[in-house]
Amino acid sequence: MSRISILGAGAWGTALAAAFTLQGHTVRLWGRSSEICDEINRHHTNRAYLDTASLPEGLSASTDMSAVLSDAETVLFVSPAQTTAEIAARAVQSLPPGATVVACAKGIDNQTGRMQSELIADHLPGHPIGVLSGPSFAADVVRGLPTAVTLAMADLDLAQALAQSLSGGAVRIYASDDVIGVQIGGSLKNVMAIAVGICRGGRMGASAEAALVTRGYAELVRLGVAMGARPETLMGLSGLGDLVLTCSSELSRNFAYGVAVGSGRDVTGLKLAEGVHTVAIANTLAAQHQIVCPVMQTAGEVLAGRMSADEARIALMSRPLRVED
Ligand SMILES: NC(=O)C1=CN([C@@H]2O[C@H](COP(=O)(O)OP(=O)(O)OC[C@H]3O[C@@H](n4cnc5c(N)ncnc54)[C@H](O)[C@@H]3O)[C@@H](O)[C@H]2O)C=CC1
Ligand SMILES: O=C(CO)COP(=O)(O)O
Repeated sequence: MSRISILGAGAWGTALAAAFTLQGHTVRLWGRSSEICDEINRHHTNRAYLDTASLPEGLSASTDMSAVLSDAETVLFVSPAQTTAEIAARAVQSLPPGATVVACAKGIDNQTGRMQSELIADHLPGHPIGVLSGPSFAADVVRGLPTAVTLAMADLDLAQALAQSLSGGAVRIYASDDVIGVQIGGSLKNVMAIAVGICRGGRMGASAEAALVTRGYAELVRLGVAMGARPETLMGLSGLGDLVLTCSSELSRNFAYGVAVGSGRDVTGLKLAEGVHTVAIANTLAAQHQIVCPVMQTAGEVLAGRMSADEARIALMSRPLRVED
């Protein structure tokens, strides 16, 4: 059993902390809000993010990052993707030498185009770095429902050892050494889920949703491979697996965001939808790699307010006919 520190006391950080505590690890959770940390410590709930789900009593939370990190063997970064660089810069003072760092956010830095593992490596050189991704709703994990995800590290032996150590209870972790591939799937599926949500919100029909998932997946694979992912990784849990989950359930915040946009509802105050923050940089990267991504491109236009859902439907349906690939 190991000492695990988790940075980010939102839905996913808290759910992972609960699962690992129940497995017998010593888990410390860092959050910005003293109210939420108090609630976790005293009432064993985190109602703002996880409704009434009960958390194990052994889980402790604190706003003191250096105390949380002091003797950590494994540190999970679980704040929104656009805040990872800022949190890594803060963690540098307190991270114990040799601690393994695992990026759990799903998104591409929209200023630099860097992946989560690259942002962490920039700030915390010399630490072994992993990425954890795959189909996994926090609401499922915190309730102990079966979940399978992928942990990638450049060194497959290290990935296998960590996956073995963190698996247990209802969480099953597969190992991989495709660090880029595992992150591309998690980042781009959020954009596709928004696109499919827009389609649902615009009542365009189940056939259109299936077409968008499939053509969106083709884009995810083309761009992923151009950026260094292995195709088989994109067919796995962190690619196709997460795309299927996120594009088919209104429990997904990205999908729900798309539904709101497609049905003309106000999106103010909706929960975190990482695809909103990744879509523009993903389209920039696609252009740099000369990869044609009409679904992502059109989703970007709708989210930027330059196109309505109906105009997006017409634009996609009137593209020149071509061979399917
Ligand atoms: N919720 C889920 O089911 C899953 C989420 N993820 C990923 O995990 C990442 C985090 O997502 P959630 O925990 O669900 O989000 P959330 O919105 O539930 O929680 C985000 C947490 O980060 C904190 N935060 C926001 N800005 C911050 C900043 N500048 N500095 C420090 N903390 C900050 C918030 O206070 C909150 O505690 C996302 O990239 C998401 O895609 C991955 C798998 C499952
Ligand atoms: O990444 C997730 C499931 O694997 C969570 O999806 P949402 O962020 O869309 O809720």
